[in-house]
Amino acid sequence: MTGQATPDREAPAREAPDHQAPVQIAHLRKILGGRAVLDDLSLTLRPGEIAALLGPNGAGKTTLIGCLLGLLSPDAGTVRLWGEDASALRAETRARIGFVPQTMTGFTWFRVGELMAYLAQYRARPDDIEDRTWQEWAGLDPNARIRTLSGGERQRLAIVLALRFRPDLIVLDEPVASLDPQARYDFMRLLPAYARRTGASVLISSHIISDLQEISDRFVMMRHGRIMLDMTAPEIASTVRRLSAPPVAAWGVEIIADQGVEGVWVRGWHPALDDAAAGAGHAMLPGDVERLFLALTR
Ligand SMILES: Nc1ncnc2c1ncn2[C@@H]1O[C@H](COP(=O)(O)OP(=O)(O)OP(=O)(O)O)[C@@H](O)[C@H]1O
Repeated sequence: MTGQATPDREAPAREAPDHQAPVQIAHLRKILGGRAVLDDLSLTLRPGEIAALLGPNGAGKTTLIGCLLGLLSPDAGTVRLWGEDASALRAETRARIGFVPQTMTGFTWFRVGELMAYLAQYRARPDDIEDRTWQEWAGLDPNARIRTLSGGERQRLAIVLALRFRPDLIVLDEPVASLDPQARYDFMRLLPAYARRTGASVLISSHIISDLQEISDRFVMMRHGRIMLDMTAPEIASTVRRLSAPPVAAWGVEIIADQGVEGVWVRGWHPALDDAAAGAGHAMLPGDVERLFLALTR
């Protein structure tokens, strides 16, 4: 025996850095204005995964994204990108991230083409295919002054600026709210195609759940700074049910939202329970992302 103290037995376990995971957040806490805006939040994103970040206004989505990008420092917990601390990323790692903010401010005196050239000085060369694809989609006049662009046109520009460098991780904070229906429709097809083509991971927050339903592998639902639910689309479809009455204890399912007369949401469902539920006179509806979100965040 060396007589050395046992290292930190009482301290909460620190997750080992995962160098394959584009995002690895563990027990994140962020205090703003004297209250915990994010609380004990853990989330890991795998390569190639498209994760939808859902939450009502004020849930903490933008704050989470701020911590992810190293713009806000955690009050507790860790935020890592490919195993590196988000607040101290190497320049090469930072260059692997594309960020589309909720609103694009600044750079208003530039022309579109000038801003693209200016920002390209600080990054590797834009990827030819991505540059062409996204510029075609955006359809912006390179000579237009940014201050003269409409809100939707600025949003298109923000998307081009993030994606033309072929990032391995794309973080989008409510990117489509100001896009017209055609641009939004096309974007929602181009984005998953991009992820498939490049193997990039995507974290996208939006209030338009129907859009996200079509493209997302995973749904992360937040409320009051916490993650209420983090499941894949097939998991929701197969293991979440809305029952017309509370479940029988012996079924071993977990109640995740009780909407009274509108029903009780449970998870942990499996096909063997179908007969039992029918026998007990329970009407059952399969899990649906939008209704589940509404039930969890009411
Ligand atoms: N600098 C700040 N000081 C105090 N409170 C803040 C600050 N920034 C954000 N908050 C609060 O933190 C909470 C989460 O804000 P956040 O912008 O992360 O929410 P959100 O989920 O992105 O909302 P939305 O859908 O409306 O964009 C809100 O209640 C907000 O008022």
